Amino acid sequence: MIKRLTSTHIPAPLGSYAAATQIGSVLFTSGQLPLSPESKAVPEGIIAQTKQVMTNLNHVLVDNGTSFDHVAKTTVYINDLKLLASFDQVYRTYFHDGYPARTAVLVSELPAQALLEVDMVAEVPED
Ligand SMILES: C=C(N)C(=O)O
Repeated sequence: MIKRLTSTHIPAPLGSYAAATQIGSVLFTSGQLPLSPESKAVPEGIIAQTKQVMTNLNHVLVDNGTSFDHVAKTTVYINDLKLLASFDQVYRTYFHDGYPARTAVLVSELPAQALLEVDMVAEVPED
């Protein structure tokens, strides 16, 4: 059975998707954009946008029984590969027990004119 998950701490989806889905103990987040939940604004610059994306993803994970410690795979969609090093400096600070597998994909454009979008696959540990 597929569970469709949400979080009250992130912006509402911009389209026809759940914040995350879960099959068994595996949770798949949708791509999170750097939208502030309060203002729906996108902050300026790759550092602030990465922090907002990771904050939103943390809410999706924690509100649904998991955390960054249980992330197996991430995909980052970024619109300029020159930003990848700055993204990585921020991204790495969220992982304390080794890094997940990751794929970086260069894209020409993202919703809300964001610089990046990130999705994750995580294990939901048993209680
Ligand atoms: C923002 C998205 N995750 C989407 O449009 O699919």
